[in-house]
Amino acid sequence: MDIEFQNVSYIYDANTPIASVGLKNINLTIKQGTYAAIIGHTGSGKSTLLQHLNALLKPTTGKVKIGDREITAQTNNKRLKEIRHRVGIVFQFAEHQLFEETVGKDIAFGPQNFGVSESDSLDLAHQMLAKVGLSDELFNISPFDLSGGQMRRVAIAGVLALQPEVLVLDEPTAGLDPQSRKDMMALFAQLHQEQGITIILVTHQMEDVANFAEQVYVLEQGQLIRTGHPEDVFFDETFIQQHQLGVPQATSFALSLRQRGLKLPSLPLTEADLVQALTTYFGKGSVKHE
Ligand SMILES: Nc1ncnc2c1ncn2[C@@H]1O[C@H](COP(=O)(O)OP(=O)(O)OP(=O)(O)O)[C@@H](O)[C@H]1O
Repeated sequence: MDIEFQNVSYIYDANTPIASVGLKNINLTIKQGTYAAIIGHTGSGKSTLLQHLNALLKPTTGKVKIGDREITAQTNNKRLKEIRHRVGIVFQFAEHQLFEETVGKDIAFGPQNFGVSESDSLDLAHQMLAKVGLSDELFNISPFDLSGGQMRRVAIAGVLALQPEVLVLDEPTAGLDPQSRKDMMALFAQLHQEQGITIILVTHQMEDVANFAEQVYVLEQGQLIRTGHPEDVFFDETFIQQHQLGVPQATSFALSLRQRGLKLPSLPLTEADLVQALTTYFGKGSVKHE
């Protein structure tokens, strides 16, 4: 299922004295099966865009196409349930939304809400608990007795239990320790690779964009100012400087080396690329300084 925005604008508190622009004339397509990243400064419109991905917000003008469904300002709220099933959103600090007495019931809540029987949804909950890397021993305990990282995983399992085709992740690793961050990003990569799930990641972490995204969308003041492969975006130094965007550490490190006269053959995006570039360079035994 592809997602397409056609001339989408969104105004908060439209037609009131406090009206403010959330999105301005956005045109984009996210193809089925893509790992996409949405980046931009605070207030650039990432959360507003994200909420259009399953019709939590409807465009003030323009059209959002989600598969064969079209969402406009006129779309009736009653017919949106199917979209919410197909596009799962993991909100920032998703663990704040846990509420059931047990981990298992919390994960099973979504499917039951969409009409899956109690026993089938509990079966699904067991599977999803394993998928997010948690022991089945946690199934019957209160989610509030878990660590923060475990609670986050339970919340993600709850979204996965709906078996969405598109998984939208809003800063999914915020506040986690480095190892949990790494594990969680590996989990999303696995879902993407093994099940072909479309991933749409909203993030301030340029490393994650470099390591995982196939397509990056850059927002600024509600407008989409750039779309492309992470290399196209991060290696465009003029663009990066003009818009004061960060780049992945490996790219930044290589740019510093270049400034000091080390002529690397190509810029790296990831740590692995950097190691490769440096070993190729030094392997030749030709350390050239300008
Ligand atoms: N509920 C709201 N009411 C009024 N204006 C809002 C509301 N939410 C966001 N805005 C405005 O819309 C614009 C886009 O905000 P949005 O939250 O989408 O940005 P963001 O990129 O997600 O920021 P962050 O990185 O801080 O989450 C900003 O100017 C913001 O002030």
